[in-house]
Amino acid sequence: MSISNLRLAKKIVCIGRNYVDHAKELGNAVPGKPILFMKASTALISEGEPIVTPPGCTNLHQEVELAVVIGKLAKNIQKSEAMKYVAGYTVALDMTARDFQDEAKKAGCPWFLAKSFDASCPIASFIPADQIPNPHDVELFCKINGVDKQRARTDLMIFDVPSIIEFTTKFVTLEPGDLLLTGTPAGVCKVNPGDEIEFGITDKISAKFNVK
Ligand SMILES: O=C(O)/C=C/C(=O)CC(=O)C(=O)O
Ligand SMILES: [Mg+2]
Repeated sequence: MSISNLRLAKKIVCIGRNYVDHAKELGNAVPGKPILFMKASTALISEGEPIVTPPGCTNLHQEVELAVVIGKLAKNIQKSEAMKYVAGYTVALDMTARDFQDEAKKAGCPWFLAKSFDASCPIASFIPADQIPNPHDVELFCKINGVDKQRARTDLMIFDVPSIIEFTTKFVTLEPGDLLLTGTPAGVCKVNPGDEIEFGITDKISAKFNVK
C-alpha cells in the first residue's frame, strides 16, 4: 500500500480529551491516561465529498485534530523509539454527533454511532514526517463559513505523540497507513447543513468540506 494514500488506512485510532480546554468546555475531568476510541475506515472522506449529518442527529460538532500516519508495524513500542514509526501527518475532522454521544454517556454505552458514522472523518492530504520535524510545534485551525472557531498550538496536548504511540501499542498493533487522531483543542461547536468547514495546519495544509 502507499502510505500517502490515506484512504487505505485500516484503522483510525482516536484520542479523546487530550487538550485541557476542550475537556473543560464539555465539562469533563482532565484524564490521567489516554482515552482511546476508534472510527471505522468507512468514516474517511476526501475533499469534494460532503460531510453527511447522520440520521436523527441534531447536534453535529466539528473537532479539528492533528493526525499521525503510521509508517510501519508497531507493537509494544517504547516512547523513545516511537517517532521512527511515524511516516507523516495530516489534519482531520473528528466529526461527532454530540447528541448521540451525550445519550451514550448517560447510558454508559459506547460512543460508536456518535463518532464512526459514514463521512465522520474528513481528511486533508499527506505530509511526510520530514516536513513537520516537531508535531508539537504546529498550529491547528478550523473556520466555519470563514469565521475562526478553533485555533491552538499542538504543544497544548496532554499526551504527546510518542506517549500516545507507546500507550496505544501496548494494546493494539498499529499497521502501516493507520491514522492516529490526537484529540481536539477547544472551540468545538454545532455545524449545520450548508456550512463550509475549512481546517488545517497553519502554513502547511488546509482542506474545505461542506456539510450536507
Ligand atoms: O467526553 C466527551 O464528552 C467528549 C469527548 C470527545 O468527543 C473526545 C474527543 O474526541 C476529543 O477530545 O477530541
Ligand atoms: Mg476528537
